[in-house]
Amino acid sequence: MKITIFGSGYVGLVTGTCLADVGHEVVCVDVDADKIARLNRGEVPIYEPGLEPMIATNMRAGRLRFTTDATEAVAFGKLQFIAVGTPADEDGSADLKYVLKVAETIAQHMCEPKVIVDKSTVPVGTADKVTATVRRVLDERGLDLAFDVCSNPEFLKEGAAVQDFSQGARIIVGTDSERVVKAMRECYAPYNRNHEKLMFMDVRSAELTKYAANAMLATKISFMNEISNLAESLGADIEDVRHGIGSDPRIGYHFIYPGCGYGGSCFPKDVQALGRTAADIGYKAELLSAVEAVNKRQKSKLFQKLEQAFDGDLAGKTIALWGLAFKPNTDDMREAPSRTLMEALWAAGARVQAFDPEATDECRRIYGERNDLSYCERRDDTLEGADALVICTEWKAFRAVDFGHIAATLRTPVIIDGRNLFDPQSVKSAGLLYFAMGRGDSLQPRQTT
Ligand SMILES: NC(=O)C1=CN([C@@H]2O[C@H](COP(=O)(O)OP(=O)(O)OC[C@H]3O[C@@H](n4cnc5c(N)ncnc54)[C@H](O)[C@@H]3O)[C@@H](O)[C@H]2O)C=CC1
Ligand SMILES: O=C(O)[C@H]1O[C@H](OP(=O)(O)OP(=O)(O)OC[C@H]2O[C@@H](n3ccc(=O)[nH]c3=O)[C@H](O)[C@@H]2O)[C@H](O)[C@@H](O)[C@@H]1O
Repeated sequence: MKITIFGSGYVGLVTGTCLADVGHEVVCVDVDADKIARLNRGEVPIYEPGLEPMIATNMRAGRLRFTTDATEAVAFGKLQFIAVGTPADEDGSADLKYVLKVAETIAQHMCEPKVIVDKSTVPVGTADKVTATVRRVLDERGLDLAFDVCSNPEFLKEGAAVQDFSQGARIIVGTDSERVVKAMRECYAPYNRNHEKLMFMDVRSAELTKYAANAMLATKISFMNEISNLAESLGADIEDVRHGIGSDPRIGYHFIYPGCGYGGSCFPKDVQALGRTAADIGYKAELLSAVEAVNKRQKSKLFQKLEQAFDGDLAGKTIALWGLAFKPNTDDMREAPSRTLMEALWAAGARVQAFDPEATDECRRIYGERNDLSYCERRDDTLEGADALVICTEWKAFRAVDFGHIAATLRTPVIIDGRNLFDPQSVKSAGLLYFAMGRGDSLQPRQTT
C-alpha cells in the first residue's frame, strides 16, 4: 500500500519506518529541510532503540523515502497520515495550527480521492475541523473530490517506540466510513495476524480515547506521588506500599512508580488540553487539575530535598546530576524533571555537573555552554568535586554503583534519588545520607522483624 506521513518526528518517523518494514511503500514528508537532509544521509535525528537500523534497511529496500516536497508526497499515498505536533497553546488547549496546515497542504495538492488519517493527539472535534479545511481549499480550487478524515491515535512510548508500534495492545480507528475501514484494515493487516487488534468506533470517541488513556496514566503517577509524599511524612516506605498495592490484580504493578514527576512531550500537555476541553463545555474537571498540581509540586521535590540537606544554602555548591532525559532510553528533554531542578539550582547559585547516556547533545542544544553547567563524558566524572549526587532518570547504567566510591569522592556524602533506585540500607552502610522519594525511613536504620 502507498502511504504518506506528514511529520517526521517521534511519531511520524516511527510510524513510517514500521509501516515500511512490514512491506508498505512509505514517503515521509517534513517542513524541516535540515531534518530531511539528515535522514536522507542516513542520520537519525532522535535516539530511539532499534530505529536506526530499521530506517537503513527500508531505505535500501526502496520502501522508505524522505522529502520536503509536499506535491510529490500528496500524490504518492492513498493514505495521508498527519503526525505533526500539537503543542499547548497559551491557554493550555492543543494548538492545531500544524495539523490544519497539513490539511490545507493535502487539499492544495490532491488530485484524486484520499483517506486522511489523523495520528496526532487532537481534541474531540478536530476531525470536523480538518474536514472543513480540506473542503474549503478544494472549493477554492473548484474541485469536487471525495475524501475521508479518520482518527487513528498513537499510543507508543518514547524509548520503546518501535516495539510499541509493532506490538501495540490495540489499534484505534475512529470513522463512520466503510472506505476507511477497508483502507485501515489493509494498512494494519500485518499487525493483526495474531488476534484482532483493530477497534473501530466513531471519530469523537477515538479522539477522546487518546486523551483518556494519557490522563489515566498521568493520574496513576500523581496518585502514587501523593501517597509517596504521605509515606515520607508518616515514616512509611512507598516502595513497600507500591509492592503491597500492586499485588492486587485490580491495581497491578505497571505504571505506579513514584518519582520526581512526569515529564515528556505528552502527559503535561495532554492533561492540560483535556482540562481545557472540559472548561470549554463548562465542566470543571477537578481530578485533572489535581493531577497537574501534584505533578508540578513533585517536580520541585528534588530541589527541596537538596535545600534540606544543605540547610537552605546551595550558593557555590556543585551538584552531580545523573540523567537529563525525561525518562530512560530517549534523548528527549521536553518537560524533564532535570530541567526544573537545574534551573532552580542555577537560580540559587549552584553549579551542575551532568551526565546522561543519550541526552547530552539535546541539553547543549537547549542550554548551550554555561559556566554553571558541565557536561561529563562518564557517569562517575560527575562526582569529582561535587557536594551531592542527584538522580533524575532511571537509566539502567545507574542501577549498579559502588557506594564506597561515591562516598569517597563526593565532598558531602549526600545522594538524592528521584527514582528510588537503591536499597536504603546499602547506601547508608557506605556512610552516605540517602534522600529518596517517599521513603520515610531512608535516613534511619531499617526495622527488620
Ligand atoms: N512523542 C510521543 O511519544 C508521542 C506523540 N504523540 C502525538 O503525536 C504528535 C506528534 O508528536 P511528535 O512526533 O512527538 O512531534 P515532533 O515535534 O517530534 O515532530 C513533529 C514533526 O512535524 C513536522 N511538521 C510540522 N509542520 C509540518 C508540516 N506542515 N508538514 C510536514 N511536517 C511538519 C515538524 O518539523 C516535526 O519534525 C503530537 O500530537 C503528539 O502529542 C502521540 C503518541 C506518542
Ligand atoms: O501520548 C504520548 O505521547 C505517549 O505518552 C506516554 O509516553 P511517554 O511520554 O513517551 O513516556 P512514559 O513512559 O509514559 O513516561 C512519561 C513520564 O512519566 C514518568 N513515569 C512513568 C511511569 C511511572 O510509573 N512513573 C513515572 O513517574 C516517566 O518518568 C516520564 O517522565 C504514554 O505512556 C504513551 O502511551 C503515549 O502514547
